[in-house]
Amino acid sequence: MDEVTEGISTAEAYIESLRGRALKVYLFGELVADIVEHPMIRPSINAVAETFQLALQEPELATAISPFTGKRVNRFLHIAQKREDVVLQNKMQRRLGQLTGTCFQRCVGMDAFNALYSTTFEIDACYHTNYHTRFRKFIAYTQNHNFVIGGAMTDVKGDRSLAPHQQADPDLFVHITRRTSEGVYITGAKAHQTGCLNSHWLLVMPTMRLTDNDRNYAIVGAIPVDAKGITYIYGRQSCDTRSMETGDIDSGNAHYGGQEAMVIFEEVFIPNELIFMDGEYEFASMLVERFTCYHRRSYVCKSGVGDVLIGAAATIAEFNGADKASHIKDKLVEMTHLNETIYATGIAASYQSKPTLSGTYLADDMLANVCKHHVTRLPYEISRLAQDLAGGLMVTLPSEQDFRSETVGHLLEKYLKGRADVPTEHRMRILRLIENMTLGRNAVGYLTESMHGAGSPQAQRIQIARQMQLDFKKQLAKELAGIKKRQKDMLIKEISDYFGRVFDTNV
Ligand SMILES: Cc1cc2nc3c(=O)[nH]c(=O)nc-3n(C[C@H](O)[C@H](O)[C@H](O)COP(=O)(O)OP(=O)(O)OC[C@H]3O[C@@H](n4cnc5c(N)ncnc54)[C@H](O)[C@@H]3O)c2cc1C
Repeated sequence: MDEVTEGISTAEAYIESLRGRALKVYLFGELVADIVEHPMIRPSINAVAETFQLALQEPELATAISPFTGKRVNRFLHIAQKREDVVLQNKMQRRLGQLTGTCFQRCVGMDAFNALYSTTFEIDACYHTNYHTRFRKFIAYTQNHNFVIGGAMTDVKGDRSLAPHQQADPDLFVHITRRTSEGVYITGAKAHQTGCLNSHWLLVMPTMRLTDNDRNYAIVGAIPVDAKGITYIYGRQSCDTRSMETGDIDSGNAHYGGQEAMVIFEEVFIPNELIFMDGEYEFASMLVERFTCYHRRSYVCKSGVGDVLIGAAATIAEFNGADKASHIKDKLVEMTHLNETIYATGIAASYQSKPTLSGTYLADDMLANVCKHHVTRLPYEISRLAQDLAGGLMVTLPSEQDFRSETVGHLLEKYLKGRADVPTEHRMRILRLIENMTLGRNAVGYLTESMHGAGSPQAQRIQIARQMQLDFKKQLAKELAGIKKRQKDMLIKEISDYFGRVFDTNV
């Protein structure tokens, strides 16, 4: 890990930093020569570049002072020192959702950093290891360079009913295959990895609770994205090749997109100083739960994306001349209500943060899970309403090439007209944006990632069930129903766990 005097400071410098790396990336069965210039990949790079731009334009929102370097650093690399830091993560995420209309790919790394910070502290306290000191050094290094970190948690998992060590093929979960005095070698694959090619480092972590038999799967380490032995296979997104066509209307959101790839590790080396867990399997669940706690309320970003979709729905209603109708206004109110429900639960989870033993602040797990559970549903309903307002043309619209054609272009110009004072092309553009966000490329981020990212819906229900304190609630009911008297004093004393946080007067 080399030292630097100044890290990546602009969006342009970030894009430059992605050039000339020895990445092995496959797309359509072929090696990609240069990811930066690839028309299908570039929109995802532009989306990450916005996180650098925002840091310059709105430093209070998108940067923080690092306790490790004493310098102002990008908030995506900052460890939450206080409740306000957790809250400001959410505000930054909503803003970036508004600016890009897609997944800007840096939340996984930010949430992994924060979760690992407190977990390594607690492993060291238990085993007298030195993971936390190593990790702090790595954090300072990435902050100095202003690097992008990809969080690699989700294994391909094979048979979902079996633990890692029970799988027919041991490589279905990433694991240690070999050890030397300098470090370890890992093999396996991580699926759905957001922004991995647009990152500088990957943080590899276990995906689930582990047992004694899974010790070799309990590995956490940092790996440069261009490390020897890594192969990336690029994920397809609906309508992705539209960005390879001429013109910019049909892609809907020509400038920004998300990115996922499968990352395959074949005997990839991690040196000792970059290993942050090795065999302490009982801490895997702490890491996963803390990561998902941060990450499930990070889905507040979807309220920023929702702002764009609500704007697009209101605009098409205007362009169609339907905006004065009461049901249209009501549908926009409903979309806003749903969107703000996502924001409200996410920001509440952040405001109800509590310090961990390491001092870093952790969001409220109950509210974070409630936020993410809303996110698995509400963007689908918001999308349904947007499609309602858009009309059928959003899926039957002819191509930009036809619109530009000398033979039929004038016919489309005439017959695709909505309100007389609105150019036909504007109407086409807004319809394509709605298509992009609800069926096309950015529906990956707005819909299916909302469903599965940070865990599928059932994972949230399990966490909610664990924390719902039903016995306490039954006691409340029994007291008022007169079944069990004189419980009041005891009930007040029993306020703990989630309700301990709810009624904490230290706010
Ligand atoms: C767009 C996108 C971006 C993502 N980005 C990242 C990323 O950057 N980093 C990362 O680490 N991960 C990422 N993920 C992965 C995400 O965390 C997983 O998709 C999620 O954990 C679900 O895993 P899965 O996709 O393998 O689905 P599965 O685990 O196959 O789930 C499918 C269904 O089966 C059910 N199921 C699964 N296992 C069991 C079981 N044992 N018993 C009963 N039911 C079960 C689930 O509840 C669900 O209903 C991303 C996912 C998406 C879609």
